[in-house]
Amino acid sequence: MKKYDVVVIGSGPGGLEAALNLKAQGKSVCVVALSRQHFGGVCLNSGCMPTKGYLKTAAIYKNAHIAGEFGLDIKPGDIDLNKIKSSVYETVNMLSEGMSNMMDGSGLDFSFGKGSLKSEKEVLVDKGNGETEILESDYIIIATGSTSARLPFADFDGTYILNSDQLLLNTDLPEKMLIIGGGAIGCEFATLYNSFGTKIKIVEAMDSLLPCEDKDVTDALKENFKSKGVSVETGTMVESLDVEDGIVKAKYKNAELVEKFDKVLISTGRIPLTAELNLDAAGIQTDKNFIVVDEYLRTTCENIYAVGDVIGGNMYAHSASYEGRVAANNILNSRSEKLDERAVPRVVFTDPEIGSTGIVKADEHVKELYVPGIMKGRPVVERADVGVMKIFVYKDSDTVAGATFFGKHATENIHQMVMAVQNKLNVKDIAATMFAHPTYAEPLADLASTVTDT
Ligand SMILES: Cc1cc2nc3c(=O)[nH]c(=O)nc-3n(C[C@H](O)[C@H](O)[C@H](O)COP(=O)(O)OP(=O)(O)OC[C@H]3O[C@@H](n4cnc5c(N)ncnc54)[C@H](O)[C@@H]3O)c2cc1C
Ligand SMILES: NC(=O)c1ccc[n+]([C@@H]2O[C@H](COP(=O)([O-])OP(=O)(O)OC[C@H]3O[C@@H](n4cnc5c(N)ncnc54)[C@H](O)[C@@H]3O)[C@@H](O)[C@H]2O)c1
Repeated sequence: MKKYDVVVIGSGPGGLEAALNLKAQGKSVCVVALSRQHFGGVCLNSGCMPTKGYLKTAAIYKNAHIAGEFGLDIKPGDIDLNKIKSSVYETVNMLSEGMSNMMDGSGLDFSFGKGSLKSEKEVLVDKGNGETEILESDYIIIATGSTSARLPFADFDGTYILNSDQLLLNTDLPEKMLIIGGGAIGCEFATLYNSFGTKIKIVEAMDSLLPCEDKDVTDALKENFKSKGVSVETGTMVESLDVEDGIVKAKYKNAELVEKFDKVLISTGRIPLTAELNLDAAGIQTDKNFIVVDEYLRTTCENIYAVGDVIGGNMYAHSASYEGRVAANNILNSRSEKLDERAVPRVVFTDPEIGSTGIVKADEHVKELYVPGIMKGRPVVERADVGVMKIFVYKDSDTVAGATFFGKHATENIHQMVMAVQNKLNVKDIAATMFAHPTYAEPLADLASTVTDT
């Protein structure tokens, strides 16, 4: 039986970051990965990277359509999803190869197969060919990530009713598509397929798209979608989906209406991959299947930590990596680092984009700085959509509590506010900062200067 200081189950951003940090500090580490193709996890293979590749294609196609507004005569051709998919996966495969090479040179050990707990200090790896391996370890980190949630009345068939993994591989451009769930995945795929000419309807159960974000931002997103022909129904649920003769019939809850679509994307959230981990072998508790951890990311078993999507909360690649670093530090320095999530960047790659961080709700402690329509020269000459820019400030100290942007480059510009929240910057320091002209960030100083002593 091989013995390690740490065994990590899962090879996504959370698991790999933890493993690399521990290895750099001299620990012997083995990562259990399903295969080399799973290095980088969902983010690299079926999440962040391919979606952003597709969205870039969509932006180029959209720009070709509006070229006339800029005095250019560019004629966009038809969409060939086969060609686009090849182009997207050419770059994803490059990243995947780079990741594989990096792992070869990392000094980490790998055990390929499905990992589960055999005891508090043993991981069983099922190699899938009847063989198993047992790894003994002082510490274990669980970083097995998540997969698409399904609706109780509709199984994924990969052709008509799809999850995001399946839609990324689709090469058949639908005329009409229903998207159930208006979170980050639903809104990004709506942006993508709308740009390609598909008629989109988004159905969201809560009373706004991206329900955790600021209402002015999500209302602006809804209006922007509508202006592009995307229909958005909030506070609505689908009751049944029936596939008949290559068409999906959707029936809405509390309504007689039955609508027909070529495809349906189900993007109603993610479920953690915990079912096959045999967590009982180490007495690890879960809550709605997510692994319960303390502020040091330790599970209910003393020597086992968990990071990334499998613990829920902020389900982002950068959160998973950060949590991987925190867990590694707590193994190295006997629980010395608490999770600090005050300034997690939350980004959605719609067109225009959304970027938020920290607190985005005014209350008795927090006030909101907002000047509707605030913009300067650059968005005007670039014919960009009018966005939303808000800063949230603690009333007692004028330190920045959070911010939210809806507009071009919002996913980049939000980092200025991430730094402000993380480092407890006073909003008056932002007002006194020189911003370059002409940029999308420059109205920030004007907005910051609207702060009053209340
Ligand atoms: C369509 C889509 C778009 C996204 N876009 C973004 C984005 O733009 N920005 C962003 O920050 N986040 C994005 N995300 C979220 C991001 O991908 C996840 O938050 C991130 O990948 C989570 O990292 P993780 O390490 O926790 O898990 P994962 O990335 O899920 O990695 C876990 C790995 O462990 C493997 N595994 C599972 N069980 C076992 C087992 N028993 N044994 C061995 N291996 C196992 C899995 O196969 C997987 O390879 C997106 C997600 C999706 C689905
Ligand atoms: N740009 C990014 O960083 C990015 C992009 C994509 C995904 N992600 C991450 O992936 C995770 C999963 O994304 P997601 O969009 O699937 O989940 P989500 O939890 O963000 O959104 C799911 C949405 O579906 C709605 N919903 C749930 N059940 C429903 C039903 N029966 N009918 C109608 N609506 C219903 C919810 O109210 C919610 O708004 C998120 O946590 C997100 O952070 C991030």
